Amino acid sequence: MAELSSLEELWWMLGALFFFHTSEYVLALLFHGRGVSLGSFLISGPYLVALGCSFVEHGVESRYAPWMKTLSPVSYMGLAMVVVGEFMRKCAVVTANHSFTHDIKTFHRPEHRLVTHGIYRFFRHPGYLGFLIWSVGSQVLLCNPVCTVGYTIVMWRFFRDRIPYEEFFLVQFFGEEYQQYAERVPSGIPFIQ
Ligand SMILES: C[S@@+](CC[C@H](N)C(=O)[O-])C[C@H]1O[C@@H](n2cnc3c(N)ncnc32)[C@H](O)[C@@H]1O
Repeated sequence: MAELSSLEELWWMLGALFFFHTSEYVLALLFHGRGVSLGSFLISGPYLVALGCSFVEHGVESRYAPWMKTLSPVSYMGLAMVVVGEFMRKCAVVTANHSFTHDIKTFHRPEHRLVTHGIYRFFRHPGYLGFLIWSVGSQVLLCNPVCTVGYTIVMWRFFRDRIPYEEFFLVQFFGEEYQQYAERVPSGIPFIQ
């Protein structure tokens, strides 16, 4: 297997970022039409800060500890995580179709149906699980130990707070049917019921 240089890791990262954000927006346009906002690129202030940290870490370590950036098996593992996470995320978006919105809906729209088939048979939050694997994988790809740990903690805490909020409304919309679904299918995010 060819060795990945620190520059090649960066190029892979930029490619992964471009594909992820563009495809999120394009799929939102496809399923929800022209009313979709630029927010569907999923680029926020805190996200840019996190991204900045990862590039700073990569730059500093490339400069002062270049050996850390030539761990090709680690980079390839990160790349595999990025591909798996992306695939899982897009499976969720396509399966949930009109029911998948980037914001959490607090009112029941007529086209919003409960989705329990496809990848939702295995996880209640496959889109979040895919995003978690993708984002942590991006840091493994860059061989960034600090950001790998940081991203894992920040993302996990984000989903720990977001999932109960989202599910509160899903129970309002779908009642008993959602409760039974939640009892038999795990969230998908480790240590979150
Ligand atoms: C960003 S999407 C995330 C969906 C899901 N949490 C996931 O990780 O795949 C958020 C929207 O999906 C809706 N949603 C989440 N799970 C759903 C399900 N099983 N069926 C229908 N809609 C769902 C929520 O009501 C919310 O408006």
